[in-house]
Amino acid sequence: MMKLVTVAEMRAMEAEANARGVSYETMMERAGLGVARFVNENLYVGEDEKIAVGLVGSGNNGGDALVTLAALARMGWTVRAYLTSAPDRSHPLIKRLLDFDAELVEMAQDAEFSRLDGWLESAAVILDGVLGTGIHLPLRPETARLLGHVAEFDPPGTVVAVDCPSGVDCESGEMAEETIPADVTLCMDAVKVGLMRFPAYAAIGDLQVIDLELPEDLPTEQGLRRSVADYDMVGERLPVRALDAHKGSFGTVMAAVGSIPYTGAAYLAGMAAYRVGAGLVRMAVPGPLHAALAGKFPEATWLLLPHEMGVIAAAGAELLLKNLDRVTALLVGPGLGLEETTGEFLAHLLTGKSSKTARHPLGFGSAAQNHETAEHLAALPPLVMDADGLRLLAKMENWPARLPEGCILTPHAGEMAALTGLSVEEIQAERMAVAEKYAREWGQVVILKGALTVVAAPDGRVTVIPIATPALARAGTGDVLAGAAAGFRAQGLEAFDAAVCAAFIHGEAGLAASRTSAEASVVAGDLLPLIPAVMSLF
Ligand SMILES: NC(=O)C1=CN([C@@H]2O[C@H](COP(=O)(O)OP(=O)(O)OC[C@H]3O[C@@H](n4cnc5c(N)ncnc54)[C@H](O)[C@@H]3O)[C@@H](O)[C@H]2O)[C@@H](O)CC1
Ligand SMILES: [K+]
Repeated sequence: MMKLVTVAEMRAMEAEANARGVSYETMMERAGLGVARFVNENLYVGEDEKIAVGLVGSGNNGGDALVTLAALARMGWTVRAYLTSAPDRSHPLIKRLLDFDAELVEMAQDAEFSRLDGWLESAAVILDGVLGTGIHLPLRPETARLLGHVAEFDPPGTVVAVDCPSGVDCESGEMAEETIPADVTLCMDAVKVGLMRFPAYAAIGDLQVIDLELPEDLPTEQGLRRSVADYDMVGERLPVRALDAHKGSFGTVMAAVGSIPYTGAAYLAGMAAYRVGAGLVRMAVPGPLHAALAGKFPEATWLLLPHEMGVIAAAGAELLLKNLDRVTALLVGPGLGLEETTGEFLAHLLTGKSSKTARHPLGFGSAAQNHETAEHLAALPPLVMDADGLRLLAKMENWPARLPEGCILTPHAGEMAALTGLSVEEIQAERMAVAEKYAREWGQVVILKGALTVVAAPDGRVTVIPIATPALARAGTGDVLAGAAAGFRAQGLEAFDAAVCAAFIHGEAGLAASRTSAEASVVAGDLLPLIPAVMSLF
């Protein structure tokens, strides 16, 4: 798991660490050494190709780059420093480099960038250490000229951004157009929030965190609730599969899904639940879907619900409620459609009463009725609500009070808009904050889908899935995600963990699909056989 912090939180942690005896100098030494180790161990180059060029700014980000260069020199690299301001030859970091016979060039002495171009041509690694968290956009003209030149030169070596690509605002995610796109960004101690926003995200390349070994009990660190998901974080949360397991060990998903217009959604969701390890998937679908899907999906069992014109009808709720005995997660939503009768089905499912018998099916009832409803809700299996299920829910008066605890809601920005009344633009501008706020307010886990999916829990935990690929921007991928979330929930994971595992594995499957075929050709069904491939990497 990678910590995700605001710039102010990072500064506070550094100040607290400094007060606890880990000086700023020590932090910079650890930062630079960490970058050098990463480069030396992970970027494979021949002995005679070990040449690193550092672009060095005048602040602490540049300091990190100078420490890195000296450490690489000690590891046998030829190192060259290109400085944005005149080097102070008495500065300990500069002296250290000169002791290694490093070449130093100051930008002002290289008017046409001719020295720099020669260096860039031969460098295996380019360290981007011009600007870090201390930036205030817009860039100064001379800095913009340097960065823009290197970006346009597009050097053949690996571009390693120190803490962040220079030109990125680590808080807002804004980015100067001259920013050099990185192949890898090595964040000091924690990922800064701006890097998990667009446009900055597009420039960071692979993401790694350098451990500055700060004391673990720093007050600011104790309060951190945000993170970026990675294989370690997900691997620690995946269900354990005992050797003597039987199908009951991995739970049962009941999937109330599908309609004739959205037959495939039912299959995609149900199969995804199996692919992430659910023991049994029961498909509660409008009757006609059985004929269409049974041959394609022999692993499922079927509960045929009454339907009206191919959509689940209100009367389906009673039948579904009678069949929830061993169900350990209930998925509601993919492909349901928005017909009134399906809305009544959902209301009956959540209240235990049909609209014919309930006096206030969608509004407030008496205290006794409310008590009954609360008991009914508490008896429902853990719920995953997706897609049309969310849109139908949004139409119900006071809907947040109508859900049991421990639900996972999986809206994309449009569905989130229907649930919150915010505009899609407002949601997209503040995805993390919006998911965080409403997860708390509703008391449910929210997966805000989209590029850089955000998972938020009512207790304030927020995890960003650091994946954005057009391969996932296709019809049906959301059904796969919802099915995966239900599959993990059914295996007993708590709602937040199930949501993080599902969103991460779904995203990685999307990346895997776009590696093996043209991105434009990836369809949702392609994700299903790739889930096992991704799961095998843990
Ligand atoms: N604070 C600390 O003790 C630590 C900081 N670390 C590093 O220090 C960085 C932050 O250092 P600083 O706070 O010195 O800031 P930076 O090094 O990010 O930037 C400050 C420099 O950028 C210049 N600058 C600011 N805005 C500019 C603009 N629009 N155009 C051109 N130049 C501009 C300033 O004049 C100053 O020289 C982090 O990103 C990280 O790399 C690490 O060494 C770990 C410890
Ligand atoms: K940088």
